[in-house]
Amino acid sequence: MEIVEIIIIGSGPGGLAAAYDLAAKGKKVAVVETDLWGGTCPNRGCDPKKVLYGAIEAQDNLTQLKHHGFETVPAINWSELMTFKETFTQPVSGEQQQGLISAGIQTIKGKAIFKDRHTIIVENQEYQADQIIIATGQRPAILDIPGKENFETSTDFLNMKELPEKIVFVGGGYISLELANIATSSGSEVHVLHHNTRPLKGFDEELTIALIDNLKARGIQFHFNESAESISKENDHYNIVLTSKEILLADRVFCATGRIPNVEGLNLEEIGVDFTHKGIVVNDHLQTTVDNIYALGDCLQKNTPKLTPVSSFEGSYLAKLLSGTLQEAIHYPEIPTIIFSSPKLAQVGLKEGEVLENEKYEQQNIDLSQWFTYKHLNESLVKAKIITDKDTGLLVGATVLGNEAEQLINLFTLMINQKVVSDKINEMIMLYPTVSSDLSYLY
Ligand SMILES: Cc1cc2nc3c(=O)[nH]c(=O)nc-3n(C[C@H](O)[C@H](O)[C@H](O)COP(=O)(O)OP(=O)(O)OC[C@H]3O[C@@H](n4cnc5c(N)ncnc54)[C@H](O)[C@@H]3O)c2cc1C
Ligand SMILES: NC(=O)c1ccc[n+]([C@@H]2O[C@H](COP(=O)([O-])OP(=O)(O)OC[C@H]3O[C@@H](n4cnc5c(N)ncnc54)[C@H](O)[C@@H]3O)[C@@H](O)[C@H]2O)c1
Repeated sequence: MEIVEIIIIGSGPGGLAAAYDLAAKGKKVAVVETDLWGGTCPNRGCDPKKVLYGAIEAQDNLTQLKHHGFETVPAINWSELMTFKETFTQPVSGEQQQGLISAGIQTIKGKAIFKDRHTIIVENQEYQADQIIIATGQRPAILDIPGKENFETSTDFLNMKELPEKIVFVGGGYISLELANIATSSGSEVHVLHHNTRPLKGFDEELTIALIDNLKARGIQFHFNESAESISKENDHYNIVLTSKEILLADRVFCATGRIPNVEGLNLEEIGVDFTHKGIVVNDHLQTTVDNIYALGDCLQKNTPKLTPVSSFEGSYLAKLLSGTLQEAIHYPEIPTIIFSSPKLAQVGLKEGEVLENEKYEQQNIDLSQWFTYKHLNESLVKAKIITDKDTGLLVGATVLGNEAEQLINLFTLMINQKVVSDKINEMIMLYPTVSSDLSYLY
């Protein structure tokens, strides 16, 4: 039996944030990982996706400037792009494990199973700790339909050696729209099936429709009120029967209908940790129903967005709580979110549907396409909705559709969280001409 102060199950961004911060505070920590060190984000999520997306962004910029300085737009070379992506993903697991070891954190390889509230078993070896943090993340949900074994997931997409001629994505959420855009821009024929008429339902409806229209113009074929009823393999392709009984033929079919928490197989029911199909139940201190066991990140039942910076935030919070430097309940700042497609759609704080009836707020709808920042790159689809509290003048929410949406929304996030009033913006001198210097035109 090995004994440490704190065991963390899962080495994703959440688990690692907790591990490093706790070790820095002098705690004896061990991290258990059953798969790749570093978890979803750097191995099969945000980072490889952003490497592929970087090429699409470059191509988009050139497409906008076709006949304005560029005669042609180069095609994406998928295998070269994948080789480039692998220079990022291949070293991740080894480097992440080495980083933990160098920080004095014990690394344990294998699947953790609880024996009791202080003991886990990994590969027949028992480990004991005063406190245990569950940070096991999520995995893709697979629709339970005939032929479901033919489904692939985002992980398979991000490892595709060759670009298929024809691809079907089931689901119209973050993953589907980001990967469908990468595939269509790289030359595939892409179909997206969505079971109602409102994809990206957490985002502003009007700007989502503008995004979908743009993605349609780029070649993605959307099938609304449709899902996959069955999939069968025939020779070198798949037949996908849709809800309407239409049959689509494709070389690969990806299920992107959401993700489910990794909670089964931990023996949680035996030790009294409550969970549902949505994840582990925690209180406002991220404490489970067993008082020495905590949980964080994607595996939580909570309604917080399932994003890398949210998991890391919760990891850092738990490190402060468990090292005694903080006792308060967790308090989240406004959390921004983004779809990395063409163009980007990002938002923070309140959005249109939440303020329409409320006299307290006013909303500006702005077409930014004629602003120099966008016009000099010949970018034609740039829109923003900005919501302000009438009494205080404080920004309370914003949605932006455009190539610079990430920069603008990050600035807005800072302004909302720090309660920056418009006068303060005009007291600053920013680099010109940039997205940041545009802020003074908004006020
Ligand atoms: C395709 C894709 C793109 C994404 N893009 C973005 C993005 O652009 N921006 C963003 O913010 N977020 C993005 N996300 C979400 C982001 O990856 C997750 O929110 C983040 O990784 C969650 O971190 P986590 O630590 O909670 O869990 P994870 O990163 O999932 O880590 C959990 C770890 O626990 C391990 N584990 C599970 N069970 C056990 C066990 N019993 N024993 C030991 N180890 C176990 C797993 O192997 C895994 O390594 C994306 C996700 C996907 C799939
Ligand atoms: N840029 C980012 O930050 C980013 C990128 C990718 C993933 N993520 C994270 O990963 C999570 C999972 O992404 P996701 O795209 O798998 O889930 P999601 O919940 O965003 O989207 C799934 C979509 O599939 C639809 N759907 C469900 N069942 C269906 C069916 N039977 N047929 C057709 N459509 C169906 C849902 O209505 C939903 O719109 C996200 O919620 C997010 O937290 C974040």
